[in-house]
Amino acid sequence: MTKRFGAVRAVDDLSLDIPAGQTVALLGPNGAGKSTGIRLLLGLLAADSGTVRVFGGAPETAIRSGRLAAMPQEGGLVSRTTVGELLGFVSGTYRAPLPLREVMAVAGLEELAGRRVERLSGGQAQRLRFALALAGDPELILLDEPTAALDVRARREFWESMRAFAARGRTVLFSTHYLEEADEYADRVVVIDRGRIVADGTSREIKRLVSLTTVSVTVSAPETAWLELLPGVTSVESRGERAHLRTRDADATVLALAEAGAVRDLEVVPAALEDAFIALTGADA
Ligand SMILES: Nc1ncnc2c1ncn2[C@@H]1O[C@H](COP(=O)(O)OP(=O)(O)OP(=O)(O)O)[C@@H](O)[C@H]1O
Repeated sequence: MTKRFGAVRAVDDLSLDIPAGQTVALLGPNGAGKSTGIRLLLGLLAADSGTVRVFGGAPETAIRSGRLAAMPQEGGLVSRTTVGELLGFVSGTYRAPLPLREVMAVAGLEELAGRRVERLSGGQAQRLRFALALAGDPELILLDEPTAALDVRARREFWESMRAFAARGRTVLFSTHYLEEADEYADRVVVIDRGRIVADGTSREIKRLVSLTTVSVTVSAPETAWLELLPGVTSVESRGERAHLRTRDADATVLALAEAGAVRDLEVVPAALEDAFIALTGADA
């Protein structure tokens, strides 16, 4: 599907199939098109071309039946009620809600049922928004940068809730520009940049795709030019006796080093997802 805003192609011929049960991270720098993509999936925006199907139908139908839910980034909470009252009210509007006790447990709100909404911390409020999205027992949930405003601890607690939900066999799509979040919490990482998918796979595959593994060895001879000729090696950096080889095929490089009898203090460090991300999008994340 494609969505333009004036001259900007916010989403550019993007095609994504999400099987049930997957946790997918939509990873991309600012302005990559993540929010636009999610709003298209929710039917909040109409695509200029292409179609969105959720469970074989229009997003509106999936939302009305409670099978699709989303969590707002902010707002959406009524004050002067308690957590329990608000959840109870929202739950009552669904035909087949998730039992309240389960909603509370998944979102980690058991201790806060009697707390007034306006007294919640940022992290607790975000877990309440998550709980509200869970109330109708959706099969698919869309989270647009759910942890954007949270500190490290609240972020971890939020992801624990998300995991508890995913563990019920549910499907989750979340957007983030936190590389570690995509790495740690998603089964699949879809990297988007300027509205297009630039990579799609497990975080392991994405790291391998840009193959930035570094193989380091101690070399006694000052001459290191031969290292550049080893299989897989793209560049060599020498610091004193230490040579750092960037390679797209660590296995082949290490094997060749071994054949040359040059394996001393061997160290193999795979690329961080951050490096992969920068290499893929050219973004300074
Ligand atoms: N309502 C709008 N009117 C005009 N341009 C828009 C509108 N919404 C988004 N855009 C533009 O579309 C592009 C994609 O924006 P989008 O918000 O989808 O990106 P994003 O990946 O969610 O970014 P962020 O991480 O900053 O939230 C950007 O260039 C943005 O300026």
